[in-house]
Amino acid sequence: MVQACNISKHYFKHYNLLHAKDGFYALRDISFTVHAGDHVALIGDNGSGKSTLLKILSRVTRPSEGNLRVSGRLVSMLELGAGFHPDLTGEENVYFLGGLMGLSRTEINSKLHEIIRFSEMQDFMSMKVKSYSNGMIIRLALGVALTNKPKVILADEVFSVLDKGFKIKCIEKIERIKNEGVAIILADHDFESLRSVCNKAIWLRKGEIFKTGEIDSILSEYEASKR
Ligand SMILES: Nc1ncnc2c1ncn2[C@@H]1O[C@H](COP(=O)(O)OP(=O)(O)OP(=O)(O)O)[C@@H](O)[C@H]1O
Repeated sequence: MVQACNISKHYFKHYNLLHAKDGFYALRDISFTVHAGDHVALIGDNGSGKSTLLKILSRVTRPSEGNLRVSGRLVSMLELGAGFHPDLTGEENVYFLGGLMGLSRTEINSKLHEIIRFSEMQDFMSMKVKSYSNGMIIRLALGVALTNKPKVILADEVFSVLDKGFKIKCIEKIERIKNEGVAIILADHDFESLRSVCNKAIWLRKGEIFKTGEIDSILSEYEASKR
């Protein structure tokens, strides 16, 4: 479902008028394959490159080097905002985001009620998204994403902003759609949630893959390295 080959991302720290200066690699030589049914946690310290990798996988940004292949309907929830337009209402954004995901208006019409019910946003759908809290944005984005039969789900730190009740509901929903062979890649510092959703982990360190393996052993090793 997702194949990354030798992906690197180079950034420049300073710019002057003509020259970019002081380059560094936010990611270096990243290769991995995620199959249908793999549920992968992306872990690592702040600044290790998790968000950059998710942005590349969802094609928000291009890699400086390397190739990427993603097959099937992809939904991504990156940073706060999750693809929403701040000046549109919640309901208008469901159509906007659904459209970006390749859904027709008729398909969205038929799902709208389910999305609103799942995200528990009944009272807020006519408000502009710019007045939503961080958790409300993620709830609605998850509602759109999880209700629309994605094949690949990418999410960056969604669990850390959700309250406990909604987090449990979300994990249960993901459990149900897992059986449909969806591939999941989640970057998060909430290890309890990662343990309940994921079966594999990729540990990034300073922009490189440091270790990959089964979720429990990688998270235990990471935690042990912090003691
Ligand atoms: N647009 C950008 N321009 C320059 N440097 C950037 C840019 N985006 C990210 N970086 C740098 O790339 C590195 C990796 O950042 P990234 O956000 O991917 O880390 P992360 O693992 O997601 O961190 P966190 O756990 O804090 O979310 C950092 O050094 C960051 O400063």
